[in-house]
Amino acid sequence: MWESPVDMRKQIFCNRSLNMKSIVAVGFDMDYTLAQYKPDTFESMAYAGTTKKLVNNLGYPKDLLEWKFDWKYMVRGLVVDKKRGNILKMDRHKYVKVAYHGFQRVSREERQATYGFTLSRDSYDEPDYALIDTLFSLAEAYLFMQLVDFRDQFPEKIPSGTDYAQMYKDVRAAVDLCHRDGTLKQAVAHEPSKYINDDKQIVPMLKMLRQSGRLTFLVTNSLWDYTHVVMNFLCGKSGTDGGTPRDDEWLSYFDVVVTGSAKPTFFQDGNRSPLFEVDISTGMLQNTDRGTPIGGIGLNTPILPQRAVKQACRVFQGGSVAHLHRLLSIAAGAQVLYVGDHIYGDILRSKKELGWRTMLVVPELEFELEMLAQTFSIRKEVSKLRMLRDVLEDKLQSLEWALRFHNLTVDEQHTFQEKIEILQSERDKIREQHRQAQRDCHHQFHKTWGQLMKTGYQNSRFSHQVERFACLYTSQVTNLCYYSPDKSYRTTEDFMPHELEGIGL
Ligand SMILES: Nc1nc2c(ncn2[C@@H]2O[C@H](COP(=O)(O)O)[C@@H](O)[C@H]2O)c(=O)[nH]1
Ligand SMILES: [Mg+2]
Repeated sequence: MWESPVDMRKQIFCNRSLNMKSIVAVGFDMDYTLAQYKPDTFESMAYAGTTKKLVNNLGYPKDLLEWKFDWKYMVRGLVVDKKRGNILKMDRHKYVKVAYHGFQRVSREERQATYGFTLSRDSYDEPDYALIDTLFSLAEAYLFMQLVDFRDQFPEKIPSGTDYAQMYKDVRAAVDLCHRDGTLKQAVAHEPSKYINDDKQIVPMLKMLRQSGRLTFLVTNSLWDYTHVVMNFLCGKSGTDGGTPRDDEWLSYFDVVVTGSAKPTFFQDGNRSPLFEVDISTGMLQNTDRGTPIGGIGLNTPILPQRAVKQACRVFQGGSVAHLHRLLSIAAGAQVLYVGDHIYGDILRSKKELGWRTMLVVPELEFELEMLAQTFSIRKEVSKLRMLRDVLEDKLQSLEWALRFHNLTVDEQHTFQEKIEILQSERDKIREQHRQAQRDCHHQFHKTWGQLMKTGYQNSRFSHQVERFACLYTSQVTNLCYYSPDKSYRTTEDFMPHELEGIGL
């Protein structure tokens, strides 16, 4: 039975109410959703593969091969300023609150001059900026910042004519190649347990959803051969490494599997990508017409839809969401819940364009929740200091106004001036205490970037996106096991600032 209350770190949080009873099909992304990669091994391997390609293929010096990767340094939600070689953390209004050039902190004055006091507001999007919005991007952001520092120190060692933006392009191209040429996937296939967390609850979770009558599907950008490796590791009998033969048992937990889906284009209206059926015994692709197999020339290929015959999971490559809806007989987008890790690739388009309900997996949330509990008193203190600072500022401004515009006697002017000076020094003291306490608090979450979901005391750009696009969010996909598959998830009450007055929040 399901425990209540659920351990805080395993809870599913709700931005938009969702009654699971109206969900007909539950879909999953694979990489970083069902398969949680171990950043210390997987991202380190991506980092090493990328540096090798920069040296061997793109003319960067051998020094790079000596560099080390700190996999804890970068966090999701940061934005790379490709032209300036900076990395930024911003709040939900897109105000840049923390900036680093390489690994050097940019001073407040410089940050405001560059990003604050400009005539037009920047959107901080591609092509000049890159969002670090998946855990796959942490290594490339780190390497880019190392290159920025290196170029500043030894410009002669960088291939001539390479500015920061070109360096970013080179890093991106090298990372991309690592994902495509087998650098990463062959190593994972050889020893999945070294790179992927073994989550024993995935199978029970899928079984529970299917028992509840839900259809289940997988839509991943990974191709069939790799998907088969990873899913075998996560759901197979063996659950082990390389040498163990793979079997098809994991497919029995899904109705449809779409590999090589090319999300987010997969979700786009009018996407005409052809759908191929994967012959799982050979990995060969077979043409289909909206999921119905098409007979090859001169071959005796069955042309009846396989679903007409009692058929277990079918595996496809490519296609579009229209194909998926047809295969699952989905009548309305709101009948689908899709669980993914990538705000842009998995969540934003599927929700905006199709009305799918969404759940975002945020593994960082577990630590964030632990820290929220640990920093409870310091956060209360920060909030008290902020209120006190605001009260002092109001008093001060009122006295300053009076001194300038009221007809005061000379004695009164003296008294007001004295009061102002006392208040000013008190306000400065409190302001500094507030800044320091806030800094200390953030520092406990992450020594460079602070709390993932906050920038200063405002929601960070990342948490703002989570709030806007994910109906539900949670630390691990298998947290679904802790709730009934018929649960009605409800949001907490909304509060406008005026409603918070007087209730001590
Ligand atoms: N060619 C590239 N592939 C990439 C890159 N970053 C990640 N990936 C691959 O995408 C899929 C993600 O699958 P999903 O299950 O989350 O949809 C996986 O195969 C990654 O290796 C990249 O920069 N270039
Ligand atoms: Mg993913």
